[in-house]
Amino acid sequence: MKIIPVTCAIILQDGKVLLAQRSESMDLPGKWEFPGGKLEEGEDPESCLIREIKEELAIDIRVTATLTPVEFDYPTKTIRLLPFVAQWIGGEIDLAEHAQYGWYDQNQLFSLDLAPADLPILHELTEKWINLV
Ligand SMILES: Nc1nc2c([nH]c(=O)n2[C@H]2C[C@H](O)[C@@H](COP(=O)(O)OP(=O)(O)OP(=O)(O)O)O2)c(=O)[nH]1
Repeated sequence: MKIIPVTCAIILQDGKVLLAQRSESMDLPGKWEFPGGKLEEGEDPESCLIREIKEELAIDIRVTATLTPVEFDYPTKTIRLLPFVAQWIGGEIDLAEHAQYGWYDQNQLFSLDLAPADLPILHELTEKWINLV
């Protein structure tokens, strides 16, 4: 099966990370995730992420680090999730697709109902939290 590359943004600010909840009209409705989206043909991952965050949250970000990609098999597809740590550099958050978003500290993260592909990213993020936040 084809592996679908998906970028996602770990946006950090004031010791917290932004997570967004997928809406009923999206895949994995109700699941929380790091916002982002699928790579388009010929697009590099960082440009994809900047585009997706602008489309979905209406803000500008700057990438500051990368974390380890995660491959995950869903029943109907396999994705390769490419995580980037990022800074919010401009604009105001205005959700285009997600149901809601929030800022969470290290202790609150694991209480969310996350997309399962994001769990390894969450573990890596909490391990490296002190250095990244
Ligand atoms: N954006 C994002 N998608 C994730 C995460 N974790 C996870 O399993 N996914 C899944 C959900 C979707 O099946 C797929 C990404 O699709 P998407 O719907 O966000 O991408 P897109 O905006 O380009 O979608 P579309 O053009 O097909 O509507 O990856 C995550 O942290 N962020």
